[in-house]
Parts: sequence; C-alpha cells; structure tokens
Amino acid sequence: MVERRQPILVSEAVSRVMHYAKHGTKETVSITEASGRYLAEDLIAAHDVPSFDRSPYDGFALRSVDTQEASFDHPVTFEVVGAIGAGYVHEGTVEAMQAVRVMTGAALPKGCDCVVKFELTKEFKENDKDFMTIKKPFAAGENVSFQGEDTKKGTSLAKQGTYINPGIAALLATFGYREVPVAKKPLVGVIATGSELLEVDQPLEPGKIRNSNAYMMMAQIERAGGEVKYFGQLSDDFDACLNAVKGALAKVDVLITTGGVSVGDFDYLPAIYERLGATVLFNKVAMRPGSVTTVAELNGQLLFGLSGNPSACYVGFELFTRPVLQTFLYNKAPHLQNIKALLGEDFEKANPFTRFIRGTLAYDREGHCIVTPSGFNKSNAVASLAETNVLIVIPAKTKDYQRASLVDALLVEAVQGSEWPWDNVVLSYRS
Ligand SMILES: Nc1nc2c(c(=O)[nH]1)N[C@H]1C(S)=C(S)[C@@H](COP(=O)(O)OP(=O)(O)OC[C@H]3O[C@@H](n4cnc5c(N)ncnc54)[C@H](O)[C@@H]3O)O[C@H]1N2
Ligand code: MOO
Ligand SMILES: [Mg+2]
Repeated sequence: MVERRQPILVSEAVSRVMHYAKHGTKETVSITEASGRYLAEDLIAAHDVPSFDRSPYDGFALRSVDTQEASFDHPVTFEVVGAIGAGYVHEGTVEAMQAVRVMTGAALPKGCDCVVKFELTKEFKENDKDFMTIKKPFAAGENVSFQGEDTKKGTSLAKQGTYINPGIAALLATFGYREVPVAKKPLVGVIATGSELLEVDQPLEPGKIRNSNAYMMMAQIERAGGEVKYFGQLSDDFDACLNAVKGALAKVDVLITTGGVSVGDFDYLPAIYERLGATVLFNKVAMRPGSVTTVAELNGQLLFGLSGNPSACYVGFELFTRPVLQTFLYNKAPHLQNIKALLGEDFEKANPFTRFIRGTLAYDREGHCIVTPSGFNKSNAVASLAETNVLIVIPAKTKDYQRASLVDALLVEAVQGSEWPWDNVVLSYRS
C-alpha cells in the first residue's frame, strides 16, 4: 500500500528547516573580488567623509567677510595668491582680500570659508600679479563641502550579512579595505536523479528528457550566494544513488537532490534517508507546486530532496534552501522579499493548498504594482520559469481570485530579503 503522507503548513516546514540553519565562517578576499559577496562584519565609518573641508566647484576660495560690500555696481577685487588642484593643499593662510584658485575636490585653504565659481568672477593681470573681481556677496560656508557632511566617523553603514553591491564596494574602498572580510560561500552539492535524464549535449530519445533541473538549481544556488559542487546525474538505481549521496555529504555544507522523492517505484530518496539514518523533517508540504518537497537532517547537515518537476523544484529551493544559504551568509532577513501587489488576471484556485504561482511584476500607468501569472502553470512546467521574477502567493482555503485582488508576492530576484513573512499573508480581497 502506498504510504500516506501528512502535509504540514509551509510556515511549519520553513521553521523546521530554519532550526538547522547556521552561520558560516569568514574569509577575506581582495576588494576586487568582493562584489556580490556578503559582509562578514559590520561596516563602521573609521573616519569622517569627506575627511577635510573641500571645494565642490572649480573657482576661488576666499573669506566671505571680504565679499560683503560687493555688488553689481561695486565689484570687489581679490589678489589671487595661489592655485591648487584636487589632491593638493595650499601652504599658508589666506589673508584679507586674497583668493586661491581651487579645483573641485581641493582642500579649502586655511582662512577661507567660501568658494566662488569661476563663472561669477572676472580675472585680470596687473604688474605680473593675478587678480579677480566679484559682484555679489557670499555667506560663510557657501559652496563648501564640509568635513563629515556625507558620513560622520563611527556611523554604522552596513550590517554583517549585507550584500556587497556597487555602493558597498565604494564604501569599502573609502575606508581602506584592500582585503574585505566576507562570509564564506556555503558549498552546495547538487545531484540529479532519474533514468529518463539525458545530458544537455545528448540528442532526444523516446521517453527521455534533458536534465534541466541541475542547471536551474546551480543558477539558483549562485543567485542565493552559494557555491555549487555538481555531482552529476544518476539513473534511478538505489545503490548508485545511496553511494552518491553518502559521498557528496562528506564534501559539502548542504546537499540538494532533485527527483525521486515521491511514492513511485523508483523514487528512492525516502529509502536512502532511512538507510543513512537521517531524520526526515517533513515529506509533504501543503503547497503547490512542491508538495513532495522533503527535507532531512543528518548530524545537523541538511539534505534537500526537491521534486523532479521543474517548477516544484524551483519553488522548493526558493522557499526552503535559499534562506538556509542566506543565513550561512549572515543575512538577518534570509527569506524572499515579500511585497503586496495586485493580481494581473483572474486566477482559478483549484487546490486546497497554498499556491506559489510563477509570475512577472510590472507597474501600470497609475503606478500600481501588478503581478501576472506567467503562462502554463503546472508543477512540471519549465518554460514559465524563464520570465519568472515573482512567486505569487495564493493562500490555502481561499476561493477563486479576481483580477486586481491584493496578493502577496515574493521577489525571487531581489537581493534584499525579508524576515519570515508568512504570518501576515493577505487573504483574497479586491482593493
Ligand atoms: N501517486 C502519486 N504520484 C505522485 C504524487 C503523489 O502524491 N502521489 N506527487 C506528484 C507530485 S505533486 C510531484 S511534484 C511529483 C514529484 O516526483 P519526484 O520528486 O519523485 O520526481 P520524479 O518522479 O523523479 O520526476 C518527476 C517529474 O520530473 C521530471 N524530472 C525529474 N528530474 C528532472 C530533471 N533533472 N530535469 C527536468 N525534469 C526532471 C521527471 O521526468 C518527471 O516527469 O510526483 C507526482 N506523482
Ligand atoms: O510537489 Mo508537486 O509539485 O505539488 O506538484
Ligand atoms: Mg517520482
């Protein structure tokens, strides 16, 4: 008799998995390699930015007090006593009725408290000396980029676990990180199972398909910040699969298999977990696709038994594996970012389970965020995954959804994550 499995709620399944999620270790990489990695330590401003008062324009630095009498009819003349580009410092102190040519980014010379753009001055030479005139007064501090105006020393700029985007890369350079402490990438093993699987370069044969899940998952692992170790694809052979899983476990932080987790004659993963002595955290989740998603634990190490069906495999990874990898990378918001959006078309909910519909996000002319299911939406769909950038959440025990209903959507391509968002998923209603 076929085994009857007891489905558990998605939130319960996630929480069981997250019980075993742990932080990884740290390593340092060159700043040129840090982009796309995750900070292993908080980033705190070690000094003011800028670290000195400077000119934001090409112009003349001078004392504002000397400009107060200047007007269109009474230009005031300054002697130009020096010229500096960015990177240089004017020696000495600027005295009354003197000015220094300064270029954008140059340190404000001592004695000066404002800058006048070249465009507002008239320059001339007399007796081999340089002069310039202005026709309006300037206030103290006018056109000065002040020390610390961008960032004050001691400011917390980014937390441990922050994704290193181009802005973080700029900050790392600003504060002198030639070597950057980053979270070590979790090493994630991938095994595809199925006697029907062809390698990508093999021609189609009757009854066979090419293995797409392995390549899809490798891309998902990288998108989630992990490093892939691919162990290849195996036929549905118990001993071969058992040995491959055993061997792989010793080499990786987390292991993912695809296929063979349901109740078919050649679905060997359940028996493999048993043989290994692994504890199965769950083998049925009240969700579609991905209801067969199975997660087991062996000595604290997680084994993700994802479905063979491509859409189910994809969703299982994003909901259960991604937050484990993101936790390894110290991200405190490791789950997919959860937003509210309006459904782009009517949707028939023919299932008592929570559904995760692959879809796309766009904005309409009024600025509403619209999420629309992408095409063929079955568990075995592969084509609709290509344009997927959201998973639209249709909660369990709700009826058909009309267009413009407010729904939850999970952003699969956003770097910014969410803390666990499932307790406040909206039920169907029309906005
Ligand atoms: N009697 C029942 N049958 C099934 C149930 C059930 O509850 N009772 N659940 C169905 C659901 S839901 C799903 S999802 C699938 C899950 O099957 P498995 O995880 O055991 O995966 P397989 O049987 O190995 O393959 C399923 C499907 O996916 C294709 N596949 C497998 N690997 C790949 C790959 N690497 N790349 C692309 N496609 C792959 C495979 O050819 C099958 O078509 O079980 C249902 N059955
Ligand atoms: O695991 Mo299956 O994807 O629910 O269709
Ligand atoms: Mg099966």
